[in-house]
Amino acid sequence: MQNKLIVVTGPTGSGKTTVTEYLNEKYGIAQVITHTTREPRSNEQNGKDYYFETNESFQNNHYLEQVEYSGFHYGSSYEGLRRAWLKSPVASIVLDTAGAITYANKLGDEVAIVFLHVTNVEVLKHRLLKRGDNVDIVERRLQSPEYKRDLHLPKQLKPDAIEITNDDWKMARIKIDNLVKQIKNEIEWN
Ligand SMILES: Nc1ncnc2c1ncn2[C@@H]1O[C@H](COP(=O)(O)OP(=O)(O)OP(=O)(O)O)[C@@H](O)[C@H]1O
Ligand SMILES: Nc1nc2c(ncn2[C@@H]2O[C@H](COP(=O)(O)O)[C@@H](O)[C@H]2O)c(=O)[nH]1
Repeated sequence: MQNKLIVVTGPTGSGKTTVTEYLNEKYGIAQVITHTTREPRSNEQNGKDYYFETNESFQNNHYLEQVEYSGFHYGSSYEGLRRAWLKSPVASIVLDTAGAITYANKLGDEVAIVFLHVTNVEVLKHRLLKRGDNVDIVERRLQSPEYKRDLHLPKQLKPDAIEITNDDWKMARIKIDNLVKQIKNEIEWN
């Protein structure tokens, strides 16, 4: 049996984490935990949502890729991917679009790219505030070049990415279920 990695990308607030949590709860698809230097949100736990790092400790890992997003470091390690694949042959990871391009280039057919977006981008800010994000941090994020870049599917990912509009979770979930069905057939995983 092959391994597969579902890379979930798209703008902040589009529902990437929601998708990976759903994949984990419904299908037992393990999540790759990545590293960041940003502060944890009130409901986030170290080692579950992220490995929360200082600027110094961030340097101690072996990254498959790393980026800067709205002033903080984020990185995903080879070890994290291996750990997830040991738990289940299909794993998922949440990445910005720069990271998604790196994974597509490095892992080729082993990845399935999902690009989430919404019809009205104003919705994203409301979702972040409703999630409980700090107002100043949200404003800073919405002004960042990374936010603006991630609103659009990069041309490098266009041929292979599955675009899902997440205006309505029930509709988006149907598309996610179809993708899992397709992957199960492809790698003969039940
Ligand atoms: N279809 C939807 N309708 C309404 N709210 C949604 C929908 N999908 C996700 N949400 C909510 O929007 C908020 C942002 O979702 P989530 O944290 O999954 O986004 P994200 O893309 O991972 O964001 P970030 O990149 O900032 O981490 C969450 O509170 C989530 O419950
Ligand atoms: N390229 C990478 N992007 C990552 C990684 N971990 C998370 N992310 C993305 O960063 C932004 C901000 O995340 P947040 O949790 O602070 O809202 C978001 O787009 C994530 O998808 C990573 O290791 N590499």
